[in-house]
Amino acid sequence: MSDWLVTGVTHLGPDGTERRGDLAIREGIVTEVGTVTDTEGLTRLDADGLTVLPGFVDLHTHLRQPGREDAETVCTGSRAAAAGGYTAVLAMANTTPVTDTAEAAEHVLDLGRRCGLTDVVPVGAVTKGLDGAELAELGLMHRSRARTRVFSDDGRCVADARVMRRALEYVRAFDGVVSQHSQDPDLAGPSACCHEGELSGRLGLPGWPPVAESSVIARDAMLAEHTGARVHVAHVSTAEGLDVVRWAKARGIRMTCEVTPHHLVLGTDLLAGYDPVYKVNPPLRPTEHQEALRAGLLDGTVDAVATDHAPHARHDKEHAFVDAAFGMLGLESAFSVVHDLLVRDGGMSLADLARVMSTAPARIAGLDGHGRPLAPGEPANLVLVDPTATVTVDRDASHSLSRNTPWHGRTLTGAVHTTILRGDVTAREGEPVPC
Ligand SMILES: NC(=O)N[C@@H](CC(=O)O)C(=O)O
Ligand SMILES: [Zn+2]
Ligand SMILES: [Zn+2]
Repeated sequence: MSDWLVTGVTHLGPDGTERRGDLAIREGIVTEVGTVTDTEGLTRLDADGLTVLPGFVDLHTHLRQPGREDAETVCTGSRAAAAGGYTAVLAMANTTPVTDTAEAAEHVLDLGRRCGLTDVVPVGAVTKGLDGAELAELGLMHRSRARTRVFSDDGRCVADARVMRRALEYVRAFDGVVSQHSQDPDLAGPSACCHEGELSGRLGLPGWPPVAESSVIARDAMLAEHTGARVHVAHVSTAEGLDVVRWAKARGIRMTCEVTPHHLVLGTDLLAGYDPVYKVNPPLRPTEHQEALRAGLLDGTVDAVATDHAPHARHDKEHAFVDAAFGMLGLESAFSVVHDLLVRDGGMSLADLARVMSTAPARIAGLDGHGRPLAPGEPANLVLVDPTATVTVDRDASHSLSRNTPWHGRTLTGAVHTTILRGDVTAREGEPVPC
């Protein structure tokens, strides 16, 4: 562990205003902010032109280990996370085997600790084997070393209302949360891969109607009200779905939601060339939905930006559109996309970005030590970003094992420079350190 004197760094005051000063970090803890009086033993880290934010927290990452180590491992995904400014990622349970036992959750936790580049927080499955029928070992996972608090069958919807009700009753006891993949399987079947509308008809792709999302969100809102438990809506993609969340929040229901960078920015028009890199679940939506999601981000209806980083091996992705796997990479590009398209161009501030990429996701996941204000005594889980640097996304330079980024070739303004996890530098100039 190193002790750091971070000099000339821009930081955000409690009111969001930018200030410039120095920062001292000792034994993984921020000890001084603004003016540093005790510099003895500190290694200088020149941060002129950089802004410090709380390290990002991703509520929705697929790391593929165990089972699909050809697409990603906990280690390669952690490297991508560190390069993207993340100090914690929640690793989804749809691995092989599924993370549905205490042992499975501890295994993922230990793989993450062994790598050490980001805090890997296992998400527990809601149901055994993601089969939607029988509850997984929710209590045992929570009482394990993994301290699991976020549960999800992501990739599949917990469609059975009785199962969802019981899961919510269970997690309420320890203030856990169920993150729901809101997709009514009867309204949007497993092969639905295109927003249902004129385009799906023209392209001949199976359609996925917005009501398949909004109707599940509405049902879950009422179950959350009934049980008093917390529900989190994963990857909201529709204006209707977001309207239900807004209504639920106004009613005092404990519902939160996340949106992905790709649903904020990429539209259905990209599907015209049948390039499977744009195949994702839920599907890309028309412009009016992106506009609604962006408005929701600004008015606070959307709590968090989450990547839904979904690596896939070439042999699963490079197929005819209907046969290709669903999913896109996201960890390395999220900050630059959100910064370029929403902070530089869209009326969001860096303080808003810190809220949706760090503070709120850390709170939703119940993570101590992440998403904290920059203050003496707080753990040094930080990211230094360069708001003026430009990056051109190159899929072949990715630290992920997979190459399925929809941002390849785009030049974006705003880059992650240095990531710091409990005082250790985990990425420098955008490159992860060896683990
Ligand atoms: N988002 C995706 O398109 N795919 C995810 C599953 C999911 O998030 O639903 C995956 O695991 O590949
Ligand atoms: Zn999902
Ligand atoms: Zn997912």
